[in-house]
Amino acid sequence: MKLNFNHDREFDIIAIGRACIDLNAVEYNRPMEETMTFSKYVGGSPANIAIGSSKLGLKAGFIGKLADDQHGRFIEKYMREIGIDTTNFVVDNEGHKTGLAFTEIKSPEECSILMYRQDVADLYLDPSEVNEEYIKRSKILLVSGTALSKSPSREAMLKAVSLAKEHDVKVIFELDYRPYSWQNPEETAVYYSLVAEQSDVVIGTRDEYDALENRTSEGKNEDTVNYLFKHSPELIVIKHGVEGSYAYTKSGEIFRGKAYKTKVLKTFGAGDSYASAFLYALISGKDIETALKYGSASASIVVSKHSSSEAMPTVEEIEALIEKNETISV
Ligand SMILES: Nc1ncnc2c1ncn2[C@@H]1O[C@H](COP(=O)(O)OP(=O)(O)O)[C@@H](O)[C@H]1O
Ligand SMILES: O=C(O)C[C@@H](O)[C@H](O)C(=O)COP(=O)(O)O
Repeated sequence: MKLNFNHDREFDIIAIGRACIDLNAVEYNRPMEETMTFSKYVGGSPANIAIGSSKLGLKAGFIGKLADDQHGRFIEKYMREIGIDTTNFVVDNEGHKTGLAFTEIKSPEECSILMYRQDVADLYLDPSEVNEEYIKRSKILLVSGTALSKSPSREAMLKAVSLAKEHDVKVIFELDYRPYSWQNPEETAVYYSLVAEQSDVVIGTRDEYDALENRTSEGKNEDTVNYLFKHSPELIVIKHGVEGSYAYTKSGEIFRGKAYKTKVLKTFGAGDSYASAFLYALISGKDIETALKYGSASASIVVSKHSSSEAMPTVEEIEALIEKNETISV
């Protein structure tokens, strides 16, 4: 099965949600308490996905709210210079700050993120700042789950989803679940299921689908797809870390993508690089099995590097890794 996009659209992908700062530990293999220096990168899951898409040659745009400060200006400039259309960034004029993510790399298996996200500008995106004319110029609207965690950003997302549906723009929902952004699991499940049920494609880890279904123990992929296929989704991707990922189609096909062997430096960034290359492949007309390979190869490259955004690979790097065919059998 292949996904059909509106090929007359100027943008391949418009992402909506947060564009923030990652501060990644320079001295790794040690706890944060002992880390003295950090490198600055653009971060935030949807921004990373837009950057990854742009590096792969897609025409990407972004809708979001930036702080009126040095970090906000750094983010806008970085994204613009990488080729992303930044005209639909709104600058906050109420003193809200840029979200920061400090990353700790204790070992390749033990990484964590310390987020500073109190009163961050991105969650103040207002529905009135979501432009219908802009959304209808794209093949895809990429919605990040964290942007649903608070109003007014939550309503801005719901408006964007409804405009996308009205104008035949495919809605891709990246669950991007960050527990600390939410009041409680019931709230998450309400908004996650609301948007997932309206999306064309849903991408997330098994844990994230458990949050969507408000489960306390691990659910079964079969139950998840049976539920979501009663609604709009035509393609559901469920990721299982190093064990790889599965894609399910509404017509009943199941595909497995295996992870590629690599020298892992840190595990974060995998999901965003996976999403950008998976979507690149689908937009380029490749079949789902091939798209899983692109996503997995891209993730494998990014986990071997220091950042999530700057490290996003080129098509050539991804294809070279797929060609080597050194997958992980778990
Ligand atoms: N240690 C690893 N080595 C190689 N590839 C990996 C590794 N961990 C994850 N990946 C790849 O990244 C994809 C996404 O990772 P996962 O951890 O499931 O998502 P997320 O980063 O969103 O939590 C996986 O499906 C796999 O292809
Ligand atoms: O999404 C964020 O706000 C932080 C990211 O920029 C960070 O690089 C990260 O956590 C990415 O992880 P992923 O979700 O595993 O791709």
